[in-house]
Amino acid sequence: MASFVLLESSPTMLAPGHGLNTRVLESSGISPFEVANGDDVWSYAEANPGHSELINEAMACDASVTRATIKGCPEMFDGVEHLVDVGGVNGTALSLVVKAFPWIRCINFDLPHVVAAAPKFDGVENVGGDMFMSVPNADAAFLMWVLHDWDEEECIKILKKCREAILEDKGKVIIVEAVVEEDDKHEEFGVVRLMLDMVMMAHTNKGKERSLKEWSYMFFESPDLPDST
Ligand SMILES: C[S@@+](CC[C@H](N)C(=O)[O-])C[C@H]1O[C@@H](n2cnc3c(N)ncnc32)[C@H](O)[C@@H]1O
Repeated sequence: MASFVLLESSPTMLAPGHGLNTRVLESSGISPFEVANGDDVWSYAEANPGHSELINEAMACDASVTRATIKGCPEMFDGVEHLVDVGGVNGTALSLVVKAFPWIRCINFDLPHVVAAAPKFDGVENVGGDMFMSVPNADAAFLMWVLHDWDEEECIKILKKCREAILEDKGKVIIVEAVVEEDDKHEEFGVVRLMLDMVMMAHTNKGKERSLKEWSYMFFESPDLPDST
């Protein structure tokens, strides 16, 4: 958790909070992060290795979510022998998957500057690239806390690339994300989900946390989806 606190309390990440009002009032499409720091969050990280390291360490420290996913939904990995983690940062999540399911061969896929700084975990191959261009082939693609950084059109582009990458007959795309609801403030973790939504508002161009209705629309009804999705 310390890495997460260090990231979120850094001047780079705190400054966009002061621009939240313009994002809400104007809906300009440019993130408060870009207004405050002159570039979008991922390009800024590429140009500032110290900040990139802070992000990578903060992301790695949410390993408890990966552990909970493995423990709570082990059946998700049934039949999977080759898995690609899209936006997998430094491979920490996959190192836990390999520990739980040692027969799965894993690819940690992220931007080139991110995987260049990734450690080597047994059973995990690091591959750099752009998920909007292509995703390495595997039986299944894993996306955790990635789609919430993007708007619906961008999410669908990423999902189409995942679909192209996985096995035609038994491939799957495993998505781990928060699901917000309108009355979330009354639920135990509701406030946390709403807070995450504000973080997305401050740090990404059009990213957001989504309700079940919004996720369902994206997966099953959006006109941008290919017929077979
Ligand atoms: C919010 S982090 C998700 C981290 C990780 N999946 C987790 O749950 O801890 C999003 C990741 O997406 C990566 N990313 C952003 N744009 C990308 C792109 N075009 N292609 C591949 N990865 C990208 C970032 O570098 C970052 O590591």
